[in-house]
Amino acid sequence: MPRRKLIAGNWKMNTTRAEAVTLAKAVAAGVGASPACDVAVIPPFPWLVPVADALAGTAVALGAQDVYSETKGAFTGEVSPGMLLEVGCKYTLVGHSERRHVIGETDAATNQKVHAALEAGLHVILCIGETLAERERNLQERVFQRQVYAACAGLTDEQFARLIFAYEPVWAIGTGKVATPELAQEAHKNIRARMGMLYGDNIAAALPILYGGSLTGESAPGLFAQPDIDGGLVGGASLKADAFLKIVAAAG
Ligand SMILES: O=C[C@H](O)COP(=O)(O)O
Repeated sequence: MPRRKLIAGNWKMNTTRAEAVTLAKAVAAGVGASPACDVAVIPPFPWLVPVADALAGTAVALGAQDVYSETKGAFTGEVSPGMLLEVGCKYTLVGHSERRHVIGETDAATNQKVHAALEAGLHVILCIGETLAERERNLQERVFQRQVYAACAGLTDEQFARLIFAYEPVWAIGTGKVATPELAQEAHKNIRARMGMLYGDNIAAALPILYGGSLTGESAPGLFAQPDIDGGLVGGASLKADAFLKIVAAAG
């Protein structure tokens, strides 16, 4: 069965409440009732509820930028998977490079979050990708292996089937240096092959792998034409409805 593309807009720590609601409404209006791909927006935590209200009855899903690995308790500042579900999230990001490289999140913490989120019923967008220094030393394949093996450790086949991967080369995030379609395709193919070794070819063939890193309406068509690229995780270009909708159109 062909994989359905997903375009997810990660707003990161941007927008006021009013801007978030306006942006969500504009995306939903542009996407229409039955888009040719899945579409999600991922606002900052405080805007999840107003954005959920703005998206009610539309084809655009809601996601969270992070999640904690416990269900409740004395974890000041954290948000549980159940809380995200209760406010209407379908997706959560886990292991975004800014969590790994700015906040210092470990592979082990990523694995615990993946387990907790999947167990609660969320769809997890697991982010992986190499830094510029790792790419320059040709270490990207080792990095993919370390990140995906660690993040997926202990998952059942059924849990793995609810995962989405996002390949985001760190050197391409927010830099304007988008990966070429050929480079991204090679990385996605490699990641899918590794997953085939772990979970079997059928499960690996069904795994959606998004590309992220300076994606725009101009670069999206070439990237989305690649056989192993199943959509995009969009940062900067998701903050303007027109720019984001161009990327959505390229996935149709
Ligand atoms: O989550 C999104 C990615 O980090 C990509 O961000 P960007 O499109 O601003 O490069």
